[in-house]
Amino acid sequence: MIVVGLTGSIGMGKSTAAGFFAEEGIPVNDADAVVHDLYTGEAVPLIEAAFPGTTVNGRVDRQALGAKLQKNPEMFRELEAIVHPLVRKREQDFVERHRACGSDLIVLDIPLLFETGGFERVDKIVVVSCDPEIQRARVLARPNMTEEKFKLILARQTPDAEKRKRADFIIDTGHELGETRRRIREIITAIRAAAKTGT
Ligand SMILES: CC(C)(COP(=O)(O)OP(=O)(O)OC[C@H]1O[C@@H](n2cnc3c(N)ncnc32)[C@H](O)[C@@H]1O)[C@@H](O)C(=O)NCCC(=O)NCCS
Ligand SMILES: Nc1ncnc2c1ncn2[C@@H]1O[C@H](COP(=O)(O)OP(=O)(O)OP(=O)(O)O)[C@@H](O)[C@H]1O
Repeated sequence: MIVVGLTGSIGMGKSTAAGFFAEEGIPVNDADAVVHDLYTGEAVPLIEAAFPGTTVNGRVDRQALGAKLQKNPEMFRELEAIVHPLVRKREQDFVERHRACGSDLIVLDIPLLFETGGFERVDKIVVVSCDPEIQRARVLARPNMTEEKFKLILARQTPDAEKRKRADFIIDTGHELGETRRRIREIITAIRAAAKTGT
């Protein structure tokens, strides 16, 4: 089974690309979706204990937690120490489940692939990327997003240029969606062909 790691900086189009892999029939494990799930269950008591007042009615209030982190970015470390092991466990379960059922190719959508060592657990790395001005426009168009927040997140992520250098495949998302879909089909074909020839 080939394990593909899909990553990209904020707003580069990772979730969109992950959706296109899934449409091609490839099982995708979405780390962000796992975090959303954990924030309505397993992680809630741990986060309430570490960051009092950031959970409401049994779920994490992402805006409240985000605001706290924006004021105290050093707290990211504590949050990540709670969340990342739980995310990792879900990822392991996903990989094992698909290995057991004989899948030939799976995608792990991991926003922090380089930052958290995820690159060591994958066979191929796919990076979504585009012109920084397009990225910026996409991100700043999001509700509740500010220049300050954008800068803070960017500072916590491996720079796009380094991601591109370490990629086996790059998806340039600066074009229309159909082009991204076409590129993803091309990448799937190339990865399967390489697996057959053992390269
Ligand atoms: C701080 C939180 C509450 C803000 O939630 P919000 O819904 O506003 O933003 P969202 O999760 O969509 O993230 C926005 C962007 O920031 C990036 N990001 C999120 N967490 C981190 C982090 N710890 N380090 C770097 N980038 C991050 C995301 O990949 C995305 O590009 C949330 O991001 C969070 O709980 N992060 C910690 C968990 C984590 O590390 N997730 C990343 C993948 S496992
Ligand atoms: N060719 C393209 N490929 C991918 N996304 C595109 C493309 N053209 C426009 N977009 C838009 O760019 C935005 C990218 O958002 P998306 O949520 O996929 O990014 P992301 O990298 O997952 O962000 P985050 O890291 O913040 O979760 C979406 O609104 C998407 O529709």
